[in-house]
Amino acid sequence: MPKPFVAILMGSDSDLETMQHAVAVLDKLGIAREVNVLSAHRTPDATHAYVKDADKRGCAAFIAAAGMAAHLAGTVAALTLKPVIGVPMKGGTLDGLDALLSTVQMPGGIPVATVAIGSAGAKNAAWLAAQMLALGDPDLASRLAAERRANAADVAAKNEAVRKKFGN
Ligand SMILES: Nc1c(C(=O)O)ncn1[C@@H]1O[C@H](COP(=O)(O)O)[C@@H](O)[C@H]1O
Repeated sequence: MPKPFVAILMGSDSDLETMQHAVAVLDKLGIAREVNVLSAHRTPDATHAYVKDADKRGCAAFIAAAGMAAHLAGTVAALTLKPVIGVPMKGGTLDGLDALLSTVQMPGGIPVATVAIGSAGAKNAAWLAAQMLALGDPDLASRLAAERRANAADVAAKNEAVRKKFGN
């Protein structure tokens, strides 16, 4: 069995700064990943070849990021039965709203799990991919549970500080 990994694709290297946030989350969790610049519009044959090959090599989930006329995630979803998470990139005249709608409005039967625009979405795409992998990986599930506990402790500490400040 090949080791499962997450494939991160982005339509342009101009998306890389934002998508580094997804890479950072996967790395923190010790999840194997590949990162590629591939465009449904500019490099359609290479996109097709990569998705088919990654699928065979044990890719467990794809994260596809694109801005403006964002067709990359939908194209990837058309080529695989693995889950595809779409990340709309900020930018262009409409600042990401165009990418959000292009990514989320998929025809029935070819879903793209679409997250928020920009770096918040990039991070959540990685967390969501991690949760998908955790379905078959109890160790990873424990690491995710520990992250949730750490988040809760962090918020509780902040709440304590706010309560102190307002004397309640
Ligand atoms: N939407 C797509 C696709 C695609 O959907 O295949 N390929 C590139 N792009 C997007 O075009 C924007 C501008 O790209 P450039 O910065 O290279 O001009 C990027 O956000 C990219 O994701």
